[in-house]
Amino acid sequence: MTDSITLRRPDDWHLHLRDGAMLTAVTPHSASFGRAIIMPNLIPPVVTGDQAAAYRDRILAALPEGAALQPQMTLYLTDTTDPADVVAAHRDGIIRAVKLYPAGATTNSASGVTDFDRVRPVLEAMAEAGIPLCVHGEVTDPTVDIFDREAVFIDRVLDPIRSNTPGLRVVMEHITTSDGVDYARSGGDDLGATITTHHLVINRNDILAGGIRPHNYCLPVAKRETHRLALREAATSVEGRFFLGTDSAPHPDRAKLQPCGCAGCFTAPNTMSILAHVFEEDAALDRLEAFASLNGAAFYGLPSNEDRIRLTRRDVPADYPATIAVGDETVTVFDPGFPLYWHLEDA
Ligand SMILES: NC(=O)N[C@@H](CC(=O)O)C(=O)O
Ligand SMILES: [Zn+2]
Ligand SMILES: [Zn+2]
Repeated sequence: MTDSITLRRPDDWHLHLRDGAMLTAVTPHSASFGRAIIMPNLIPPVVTGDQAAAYRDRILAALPEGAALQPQMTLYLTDTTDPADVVAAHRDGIIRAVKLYPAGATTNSASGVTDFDRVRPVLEAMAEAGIPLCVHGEVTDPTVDIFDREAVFIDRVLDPIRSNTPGLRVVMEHITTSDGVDYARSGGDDLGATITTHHLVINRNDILAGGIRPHNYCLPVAKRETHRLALREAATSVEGRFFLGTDSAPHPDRAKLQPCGCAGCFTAPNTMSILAHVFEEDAALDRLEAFASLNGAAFYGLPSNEDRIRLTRRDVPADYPATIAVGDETVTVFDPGFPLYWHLEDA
């Protein structure tokens, strides 16, 4: 049995680091990734190049000495985003991508896009400048069942945007369905898709069967088992269009354990151990590097990281904390439901 693997340093192409005390507490847990696309859904959101530059400085200040992480900033697209500011922030190396949240689709998305026609000039400028659009792909129409919102978004919103904006590079963020996998496969080199760690592990039973488990509640919500298996097949396929975006999304337990709890799984601390377990289970350990370290960089037109990390399979499970402290609050670390024998060596 393989008991040690090395890979090029992985990147996380979808990460929430938050701000303030939460930023200070969670950022070190992502320090051994190479690059990470930083989500802009702060309160208030990161909407201008100046705000993105200031946020990047706060992230860098929260990183431990010697950390590998290089934050890749994004702007939060709103109905009033100025195309010139987006293009200038990209040209000046401040941002790597722009994030589209349909208004009301997920955590802190109230300022998101309400009318896709209004952002057409921004999307056209992005296509022209080669700036990728990262998309939270769920419709917000209350008449659409929450388990169907990704598939309906693809038909009603994503496909029309892509047809109307030739050349726009799009990342389908955190896909959760076989519909997402199929649609990603229908595109060319201009279409990619991130897959989270937790959506490779849980299905909707893990949220709802045998008692409600708020720590497994995220958006898009985990779907039925056939969809999870489609994501596993895609992630382990080596196809360049699929790559890791953990969507590690910490919330204080106080905010998750509520009659109306918020969405997000905090996977930064144990992601690489979980992924090694998942890929080993699918006899695909040799494909973990493509998913976690190569495909995303290639999509973003960046070189893969030169240095490497090592994962070692030991007899004793890795000892991850169940929670981390943020001031006098706690944030629960995602529990995959199985022991993690793959240890990430000091990286
Ligand atoms: N994924 C989540 O469930 N939550 C994310 C937002 C998002 O990525 O949609 C968050 O910011 O908490
Ligand atoms: Zn999202
Ligand atoms: Zn997210």
